[in-house]
Amino acid sequence: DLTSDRAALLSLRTAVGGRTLLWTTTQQSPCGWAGVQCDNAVNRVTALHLPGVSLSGQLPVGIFGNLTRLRTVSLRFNALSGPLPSDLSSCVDLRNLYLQGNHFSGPFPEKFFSSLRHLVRLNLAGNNLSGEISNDFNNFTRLRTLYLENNRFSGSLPELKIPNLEQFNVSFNNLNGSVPKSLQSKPKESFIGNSLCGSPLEKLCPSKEDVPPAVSVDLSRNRKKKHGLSGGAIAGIVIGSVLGFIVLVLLLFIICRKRSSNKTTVVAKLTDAEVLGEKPLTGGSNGFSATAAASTAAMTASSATGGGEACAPKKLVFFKNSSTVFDLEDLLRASAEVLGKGTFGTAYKAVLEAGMMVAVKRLKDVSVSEPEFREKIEFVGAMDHKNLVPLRAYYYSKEEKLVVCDYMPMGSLSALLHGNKGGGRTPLNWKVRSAVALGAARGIEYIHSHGDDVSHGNIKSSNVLLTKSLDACISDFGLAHLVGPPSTPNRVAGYRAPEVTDPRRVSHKADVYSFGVLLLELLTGKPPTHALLNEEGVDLPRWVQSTVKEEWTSEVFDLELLRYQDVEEEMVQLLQLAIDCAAPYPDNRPTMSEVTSRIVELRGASQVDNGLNPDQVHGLESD
Ligand SMILES: Nc1ncnc2c1ncn2[C@@H]1O[C@H](COP(=O)(O)OP(=O)(O)OP(=O)(O)O)[C@@H](O)[C@H]1O
Repeated sequence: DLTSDRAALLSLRTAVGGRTLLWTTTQQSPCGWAGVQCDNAVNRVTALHLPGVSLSGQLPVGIFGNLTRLRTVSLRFNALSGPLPSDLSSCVDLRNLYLQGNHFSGPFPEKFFSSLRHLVRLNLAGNNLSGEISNDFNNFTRLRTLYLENNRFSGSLPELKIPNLEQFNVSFNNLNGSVPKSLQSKPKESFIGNSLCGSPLEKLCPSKEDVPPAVSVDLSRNRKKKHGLSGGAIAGIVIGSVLGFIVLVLLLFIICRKRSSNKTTVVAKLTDAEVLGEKPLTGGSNGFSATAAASTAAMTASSATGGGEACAPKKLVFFKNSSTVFDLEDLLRASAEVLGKGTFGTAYKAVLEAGMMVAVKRLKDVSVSEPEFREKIEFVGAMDHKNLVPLRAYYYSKEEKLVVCDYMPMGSLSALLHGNKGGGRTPLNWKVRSAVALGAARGIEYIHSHGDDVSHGNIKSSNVLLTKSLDACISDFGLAHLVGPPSTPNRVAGYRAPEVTDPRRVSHKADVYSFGVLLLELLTGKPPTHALLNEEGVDLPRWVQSTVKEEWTSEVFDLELLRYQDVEEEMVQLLQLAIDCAAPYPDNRPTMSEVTSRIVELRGASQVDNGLNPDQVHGLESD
């Protein structure tokens, strides 16, 4: 009954921990616990969805022996090890077993094949399982999916006469022999990485009885070749080695020259300073002071040569909506710390002597001319909205281009959701997440209100920064138009709309797509570059869509969110909006103003504005 189901789940939690530790054990019924589903009619636990939640260790025997009404077990992408639990065979109703991406080892347990006769989907890929893939799989007459790739299965493949088997993969094991007839219609990729032969693989199977004579001759020739190298081969190897050596010497020469020329530039100083890293540093040895020193050098140089007539004077230029409360000298004296490296350069936090904190971005690879730079940055600097990170000033010289904006004390949404080098994840409750979604949407809507050709172009969770009161502000707006194409294009790949081929040619609709991915990230807690997605070779929107289609909507949501059952309807509505935004065809995506009104609507009239205080960021812990 439900009491023994509950006890079994608690033993699971004790044994493998992970984010099951968030379960509120004061609740008598386990049915509200994240990842646990019950069937009210029979009052039993019927599904366990705990993918990618850091479970680790062995599954002790006794857990599945009690959870006998399970139909779905999904413990994919954890760090579970040891043998597959032998009492899985008690779950005779089991339809779906997803254990891929763990460290399970050893052979299939006894009775595995005789008991689990209802299995429809079996995915054990990416473990260390061994033993043979036996004839017993034919017991699973309803099987549609059989994924066993990336394990250590050995021996030959049996004939599998399973009528509805659609998805099949045994690649990258230690299998040998020929591909049986019943599996020859499967794609070649399902078998590669083994010593298998025969169709659909290109490798023919040698057969003792009827090897045609021509083939025997070939084989013997090959064998002969192995004994010694021909003159031609020896000459090839000698020439290859000499060429390789010359290339190596040339490379070393180029690297040495580069190093010695760099030594005289400030860039070298900066690189050293950046290695010093995150600790606040004072004095001339820190990264930012080095930058500023470069700026001063540039300033001196330009005033010495009289500067260009067309160019404005080399000083910190403040935007109209900012008061001039510090100057370049103050920035020079500020203590600074590297916040991180982005596509457009390095960001620093600078603490001015008056205690004021600003973020300074040192832009690299600025590709536009000085007048164009000034015109574009002035345009961006004139923007003023509650949900945009306020720009304060900029600096332009031949050597240095700096942009100064407000420092956002709560950091980025990405750091809160996924943790960063300084700390782990911060539990964010539904109220915070939906407020962040709304704030970010309003920021983007404001940018779009400046015209059809004004888009952000780089919407992602590290560009959504939070104020002390957890208002979301969009950052990095306009920088994409100032710099050359990013040297690391993949950084935004997970957010980029499919139609965008040149990252500088962006559109409102492409921003909407990126925002959709950001919403999915907020809801699932998974970054668009999550290992689970890479393993499955899909992007976040496609993963969510396929999971929703299989009616596992609850598996999509971040476990932390599943605690708030009273807002499930709102969550599902936001999920739908996210999917609409990430539609493959730009014309099918809503506009940003439609997006904001839908978020306002789904959050309900009670939650006007953000109305949060910083303590609510820890809302989950206080529960
Ligand atoms: N104004 C700011 N206040 C606080 N942190 C900031 C500020 N601006 C940037 N950061 C943080 O500094 C780091 C580097 O930011 P940056 O914008 O340079 O790169 P990014 O967002 O990682 O990538 P990209 O350049 O593609 O936007 C990020 O972690 C970002 O969250």
